[in-house]
Amino acid sequence: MLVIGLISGTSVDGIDTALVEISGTVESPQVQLLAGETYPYSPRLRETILQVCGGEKLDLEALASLDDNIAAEFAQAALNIQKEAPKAQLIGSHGQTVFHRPPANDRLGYTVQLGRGAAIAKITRIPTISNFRAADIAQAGHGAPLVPKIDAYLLSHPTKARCVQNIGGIGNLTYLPPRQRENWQQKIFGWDTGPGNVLIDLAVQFLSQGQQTYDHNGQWSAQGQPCSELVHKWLQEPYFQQYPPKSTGRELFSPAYLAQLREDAQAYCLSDADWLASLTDLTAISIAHSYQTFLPEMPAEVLLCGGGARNAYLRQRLLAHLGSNVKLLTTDEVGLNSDFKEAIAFALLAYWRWHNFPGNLPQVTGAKAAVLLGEIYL
Ligand SMILES: Nc1ncnc2c1ncn2[C@@H]1O[C@H](COP(=O)(O)OP(=O)(O)OP(=O)(O)O)[C@@H](O)[C@H]1O
Ligand SMILES: CC(=O)N[C@H]1[C@@H]2OC[C@@H](O2)[C@@H](O)[C@@H]1O[C@H](C)C(=O)O
Repeated sequence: MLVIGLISGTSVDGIDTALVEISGTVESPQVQLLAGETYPYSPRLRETILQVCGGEKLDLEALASLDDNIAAEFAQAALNIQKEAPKAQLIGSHGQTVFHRPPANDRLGYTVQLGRGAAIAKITRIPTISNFRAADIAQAGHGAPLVPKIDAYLLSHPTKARCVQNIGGIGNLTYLPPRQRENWQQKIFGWDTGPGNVLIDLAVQFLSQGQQTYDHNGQWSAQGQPCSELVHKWLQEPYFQQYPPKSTGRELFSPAYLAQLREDAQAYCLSDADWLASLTDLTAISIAHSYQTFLPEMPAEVLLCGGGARNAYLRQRLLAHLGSNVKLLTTDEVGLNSDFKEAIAFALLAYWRWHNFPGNLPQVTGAKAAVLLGEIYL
């Protein structure tokens, strides 16, 4: 089956689009990436989305327009990716997260992904599945991360324990025990580790007065020295200490949060590069701390994906904190494209929904049951 996966993540940089061929069976799928493209948002649309993510008030008329502008761009991405290729039979569209509230003791979570599937189906004339997180949230789950079940099917190893670490805007991990271990599927874990690139990106934009949006290959931060005292103070953030299941977003790791980290640094007389190195080190140590605190064992291999895998300084700090017993690779090195992994995941989640196969892992999201994910628009 030819399926298109679409997602714009928490970096809000554009629409990751994957055209994949899914063969095999529902419980043993084989996935081949035929084409992958990122279609950047226009600067104006990106700015509006970031303002909404930042809590800016929007009346319902403006919300409706934004929802349909995003849907139109997602539909166009789906049309573009198959210009040279045969027509896809199904689209799985994650949409654009603009709000995410994890569940609390006495209330369900709430999450909003814009770019309504009905409009994408109408424009493309291809059945579209969207709103993947809602059913898990209705089961008292976080609705995130959803990728761990995909990782289990595509990236688990017969004899080695692996972690898959996405470093997007937000970071998330999947822990995969060796497949030969008894009941290995029940021992899979996953959660959001905290900031991926979000704090680094916000800091680079602040320091460059909007001229740069990210620290290319980590070159700027590599010129500085992390301030260990500050990084350890920042690591006391309650989210890093919170026991999984857990999920987070730009609501917590926001421009206001970064402003506080800027203020904290004033007492240490750091250069811009030192502050950036400290934020990069915080990102790395928060990931490693998460492993060391919450996993049953350290993995033999960590497979990186997402744009942060290209940040050489971040990788170096991550390796330093994980320890030399852990081998750091990218998912590309084991055969899965690291830039389009999330888009591929939503193609496969759509395929599973189409075949009535549950997509969530309750032990990861905290949901009361495994459920079918996504709403189908024919
Ligand atoms: N060459 C590079 N050097 C350093 N950082 C990079 C590089 N390329 C991409 N990035 C970082 O990766 C980010 C984009 O990553 P990605 O597309 O994986 O995020 P996302 O999918 O939007 O987020 P999420 O996974 O949280 O939904 C950019 O904002 C930038 O910070
Ligand atoms: C609410 C939301 O959009 N969460 C994203 C975000 O980006 C990374 C991390 O936080 C992850 O939990 C999730 O996305 C991936 C695709 C997931 O659900 O697995």
